[in-house]
Amino acid sequence: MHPTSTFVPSFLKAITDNTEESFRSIMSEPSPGVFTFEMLQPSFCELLVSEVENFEKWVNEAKFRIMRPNTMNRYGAVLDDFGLETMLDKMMESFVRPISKVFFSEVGGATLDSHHGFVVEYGKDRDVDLGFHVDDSEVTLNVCLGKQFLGGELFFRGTRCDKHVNTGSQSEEIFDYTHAPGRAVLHRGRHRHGARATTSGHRINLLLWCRSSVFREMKKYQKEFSSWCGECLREKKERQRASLAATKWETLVAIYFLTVHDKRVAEERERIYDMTSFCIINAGLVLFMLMYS
Ligand SMILES: O=C(O)CCC(=O)C(=O)O
Ligand SMILES: [Fe+2]
Repeated sequence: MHPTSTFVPSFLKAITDNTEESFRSIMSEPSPGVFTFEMLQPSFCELLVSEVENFEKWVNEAKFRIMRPNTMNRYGAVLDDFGLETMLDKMMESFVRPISKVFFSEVGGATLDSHHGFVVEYGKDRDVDLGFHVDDSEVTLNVCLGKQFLGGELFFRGTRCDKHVNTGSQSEEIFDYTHAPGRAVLHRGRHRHGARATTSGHRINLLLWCRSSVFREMKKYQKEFSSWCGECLREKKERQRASLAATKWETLVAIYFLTVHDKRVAEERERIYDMTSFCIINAGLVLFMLMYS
């Protein structure tokens, strides 16, 4: 991989500067946790597409059966299987990991150490759409390679852990993204998504599912994931709200009892004062009468 012929200059500069500001300067985050930016040179996209077409031609002629990218796509190919593994490893290590370290550290973004790289293809005689799913990855890079097409939007519905994968979405989690050749989308693998029908033309996208063995090991010992699961976070906030409300009630009850108690003490004190002054006055009167009778 030759960086200057693979990546657009703005992307290369941001990677060289390697700061959050430099990444943010080339990216937009149209929905929380979904980052999009210009990434691949048009000539590199064409080269990769023609390589995939060559591979498919060879597979068809040789009547080979090849591994499809995942359980959902019937078309496309695993790039690692035809010599691109080293190139994709480099892409993950030097280009995806520095960005993920900044934006996805809570899901092992800094420790991505393996990948599954493939292309998906949609259009006539190919897949039409892709159902709602989560990826087997910590961070997913999805770059459109072309060619010309209509439709094929990615729809996102919030990030979820295993336990909450089928829960509903909050309105702020609903987001649609329209692919454009050369442009990348970077998101957590657990960010639920799917692709709408490619209604005409031919769409080819490069997918790099990046994984972190460290994160996967640590995850086994954790019970809640409020740092990245939208539903764990919602439940945590709800628990905090309920406990705050309970504390407020307890405080109010305490104040009430203290006030009533104080009032009773004051009343009792007043009664004793009254009695004492009554006795003193009466005793004085009796003494007076005795003295002058
Ligand atoms: O078609 C797309 O752009 C999405 C593909 C995808 O989500 C996947 O292969 O995991
Ligand atoms: Fe996916």
